[in-house]
Amino acid sequence: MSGISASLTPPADAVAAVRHPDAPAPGELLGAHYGQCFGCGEDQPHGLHLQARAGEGVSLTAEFTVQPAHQGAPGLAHGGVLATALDETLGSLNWLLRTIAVTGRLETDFVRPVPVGTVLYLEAEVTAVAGRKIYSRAAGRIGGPDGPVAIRAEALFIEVKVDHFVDNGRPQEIKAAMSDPDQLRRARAFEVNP
Ligand SMILES: CCCCCCCCCCCC(=O)SCCNC(=O)CCNC(=O)[C@H](O)C(C)(C)COP(=O)(O)OP(=O)(O)OC[C@H]1O[C@@H](n2cnc3c(N)ncnc32)[C@H](O)[C@@H]1OP(=O)(O)O
Repeated sequence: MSGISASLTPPADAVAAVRHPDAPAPGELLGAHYGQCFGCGEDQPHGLHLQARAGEGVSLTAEFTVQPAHQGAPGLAHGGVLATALDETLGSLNWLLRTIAVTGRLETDFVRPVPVGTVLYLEAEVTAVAGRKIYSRAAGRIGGPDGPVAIRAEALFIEVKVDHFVDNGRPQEIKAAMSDPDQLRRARAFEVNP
């Protein structure tokens, strides 16, 4: 049985999420939001290299292949790695809203074990928005869109300003990111009403 906590239930005044007019078209790859990101970064050798693709409305799909470095038990994916895949997938939804947001709460159900070598196919959608709070859910299936569900999550993301990262990140990485034209381009893609 899945018991979702009260803070993941949208309040009565929550509204439907609105896809940003400049969001990538359905089917388009979103690309990494930061090259060194453990979830999606193409320059992060230890990461998941998860790739997300825009869906209809405020939804998306994503894939990642479980590598030997992602093991917990022999031959099986570590639960924390699977939670990371859900977190990254859910976080990517904010790209479609053009909103910068961080995970406040993430509740995960682990439904079946995920062997190394599995292509995990994830689907996610924003279910509601209330002020700075973005409610979303995701599921991960083994092998493809028709595979059995292995993991599920519900989450609450909180909108933040870009200063959240500048003020809290280690200075050397912030400095490097701010002097990288590719990173600035990615950050600008998130900016709404700058
Ligand atoms: C450049 C592009 C890069 C883009 C980069 C994108 C990176 C994505 C990476 C993947 C996603 C991640 O892993 S992000 C990394 C993991 N997450 C984090 O590090 C976040 C750490 N936490 C924080 O910094 C903070 O707690 C915040 C920002 C989440 C919230 O602090 P705050 O801004 O002061 O907000 P606060 O007033 O407390 O709360 C606002 C509302 O949200 C609710 N709320 C806040 N936290 C929670 C919570 N944990 N559970 C339930 N509800 C919560 C409050 O009750 C309140 O509701 P009400 O009173 O209004 O009703």
